[in-house]
Amino acid sequence: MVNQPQSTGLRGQSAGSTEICTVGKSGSGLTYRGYDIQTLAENARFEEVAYLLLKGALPTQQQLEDYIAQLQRSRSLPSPLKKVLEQIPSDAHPMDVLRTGTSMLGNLETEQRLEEQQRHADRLLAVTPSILNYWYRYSLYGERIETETDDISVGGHFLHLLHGKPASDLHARVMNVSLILYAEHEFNASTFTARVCASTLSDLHSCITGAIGSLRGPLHGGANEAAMEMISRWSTPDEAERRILEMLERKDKIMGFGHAIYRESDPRSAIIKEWARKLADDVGDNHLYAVSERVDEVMWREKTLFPNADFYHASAYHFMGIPTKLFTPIFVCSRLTGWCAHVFEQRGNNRIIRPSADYAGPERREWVPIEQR
Ligand SMILES: CC(=O)SCCNC(=O)CCNC(=O)[C@H](O)C(C)(C)COP(=O)(O)OP(=O)(O)OC[C@H]1O[C@@H](n2cnc3c(N)ncnc32)[C@H](O)[C@@H]1OP(=O)(O)O
Ligand SMILES: O=C([O-])CC(=O)C(=O)O
Repeated sequence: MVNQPQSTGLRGQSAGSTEICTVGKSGSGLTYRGYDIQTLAENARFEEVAYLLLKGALPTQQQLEDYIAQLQRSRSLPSPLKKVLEQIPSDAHPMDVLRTGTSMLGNLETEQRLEEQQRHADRLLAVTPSILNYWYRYSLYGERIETETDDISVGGHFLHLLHGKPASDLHARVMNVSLILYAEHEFNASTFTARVCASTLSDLHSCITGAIGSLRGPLHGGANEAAMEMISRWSTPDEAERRILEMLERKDKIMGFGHAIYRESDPRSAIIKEWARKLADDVGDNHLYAVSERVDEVMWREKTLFPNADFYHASAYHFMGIPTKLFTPIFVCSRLTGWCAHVFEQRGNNRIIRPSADYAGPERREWVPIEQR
């Protein structure tokens, strides 16, 4: 590499307009189609938020009931997809399973016309927990589970498939909040991936498959798993403090902290933190929540860095008995709504996304025949 200027990651540049979401407008705010995240997390069902994002307005009671019933009816997996899932080894990463599952579904239920986009988005929302849990239970225990349940909520349904029994009210409530918090976040890396793909007039499954690949990395959605791996190594807050200071000294990245847009705080963190605390009490946790809080304090004291949406999700999911490698896939089950809404928006006012680059390579030079190199 010759004279490569430091990468800006396109920070601070507008890459288009959107009516779906604002992030960090007043330093820490977050709204979905004008509704504040705190209000949504306190009052809404995730299915209501999905409807808002995908269809543009909050549903009436009847529309919500119809939508929930539609999602409930769309949870079954086609046999060829089950066969593909059964081939994937148990040590695969579940994000790779979702990537393959989404891609395979696109072969079986191909989007043919633009007018079908809503139907395909709703189907993806309904079926993703089935893809994940069918593979998980089959690859680990050899069970071919029934993926249709009576659960009304996506979150309750997810936990039911995972644990083989209906979720407690507390767990279903926390999942509901978590799915709302993760649903949408403007032009983040995975959503931008989906929009770039949509801008070539590609199909919805390709857009979502690409977005899953972008979300997987530890600098984005993968941070909730990385944060869990980190905090689970420490048994006391004092040990956590010592290790974090060592990591900062080595200039390691602390997963679950910092944000590309927010400057003061991530509004999702305080909400999920409170639920993590309630879950810690519920399970009688005697160290993990305290370790998390100490990491939070030290990061603020040493670096003025705050926890992002991923950090307290780690302990919250752990307290609900969710295996760490399913954390980021749950993010997918939620963010699908934001991704699809952005694909629709891109398609509604499209021009192929094709930025320029500042060339930093060598000047023009003479071709050297291979025998002279
Ligand atoms: C749902 C989500 O996707 S939220 C994000 C999840 N990702 C993570 O939690 C991974 C850890 N965090 C990070 O890597 C980063 O904070 C990102 C990727 C989220 C944002 O990256 P950037 O926009 O480049 O960060 P930003 O410009 O604010 O960084 C400022 C400084 O803080 C440092 N910094 C930022 N985050 C962290 C962190 N988590 N740990 C240690 N240092 C950090 C940067 O290295 C940089 O230092 P420098 O100026 O000496 O190079
Ligand atoms: O906005 C971002 O860059 C990352 C993020 O928090 C999200 O996608 O939820």
